Amino acid sequence: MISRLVGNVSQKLPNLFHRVSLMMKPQVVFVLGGPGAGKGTQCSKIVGKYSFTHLSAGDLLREERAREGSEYGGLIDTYIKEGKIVPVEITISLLKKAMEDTMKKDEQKFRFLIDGFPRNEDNLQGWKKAMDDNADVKFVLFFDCSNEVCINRCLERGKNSGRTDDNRESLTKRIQTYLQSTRPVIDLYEKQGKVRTVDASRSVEEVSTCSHMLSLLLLASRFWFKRHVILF
Ligand SMILES: Nc1ccn([C@@H]2O[C@H](COP(=O)(O)OP(=O)(O)OP(=O)(O)O)[C@@H](O)[C@H]2O)c(=O)n1
Ligand SMILES: Nc1nc2c(ncn2[C@@H]2O[C@H](COP(=O)(O)OP(=O)(O)O)[C@@H](O)[C@H]2O)c(=O)[nH]1
Ligand SMILES: [Mg+2]
Repeated sequence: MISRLVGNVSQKLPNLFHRVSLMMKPQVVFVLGGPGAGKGTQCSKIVGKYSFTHLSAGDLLREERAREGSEYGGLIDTYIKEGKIVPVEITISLLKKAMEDTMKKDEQKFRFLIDGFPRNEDNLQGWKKAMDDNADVKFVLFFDCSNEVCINRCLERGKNSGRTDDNRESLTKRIQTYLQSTRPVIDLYEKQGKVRTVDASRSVEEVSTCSHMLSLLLLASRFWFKRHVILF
């Protein structure tokens, strides 16, 4: 009787193991701040030091706009020029795909800096719906500086960036969008105790060596991990 039972279980075990898979759960830092606050610049520096993958929502949208045959290219172009926030269904599908592609290539790349997201309530709700169960948001890295500094940096960047929105007209709208739509998202995370603020008005070097920021990221890159159990 017992040997029959053991026989049955052992026959089923390989099948069971075949159907259970362990996967690292994506660990996310959202990077927010005004246009030109230095999100992209500082993320590139962080990636060089710690084990994070940098995903910029704006870059992903610009790539999608440029992709031949994209059904959303025209819509994205209009939103970017107007400094408005693209509907989240588009942005989240690009982010999700980029995260999945990264982790498929290398399972150890499960720590992400997501720059320029969530930018408004729609972004936030879209993330909750699609990603809340699939990823952990550890904290929000907030690059804080005045609107005047932001505008001047973007105008300076606009001399070489070739970006369609680094001009005074688009910038006025982007600052407005930032104040009206993004600040409330940051305030919401602040209430949850999840915002880590960095003074972004200093030089690139000073910001990138800010010990407060570096210790947060060092901790994050060494100690965060969690495994998902996936049943097929
Ligand atoms: N979640 C996001 C992020 C970006 N964008 C669009 O992409 C533009 C550029 O975003 P980004 O590359 O993040 O610009 P930055 O100069 O880095 O910063 P910002 O507004 O903060 O412009 C935004 O104005 C917006 O039109 C969007 O719709 N939704
Ligand atoms: N003084 C200073 N300038 C910065 C800093 N980070 C970026 N910049 C400059 O500001 C411009 C905008 O930076 P970017 O990283 O594109 O900002 P983002 O719009 O927040 O992604 C760039 O031209 C940078 O040279 C910083 O920490 N200090
Ligand atoms: Mg940027």
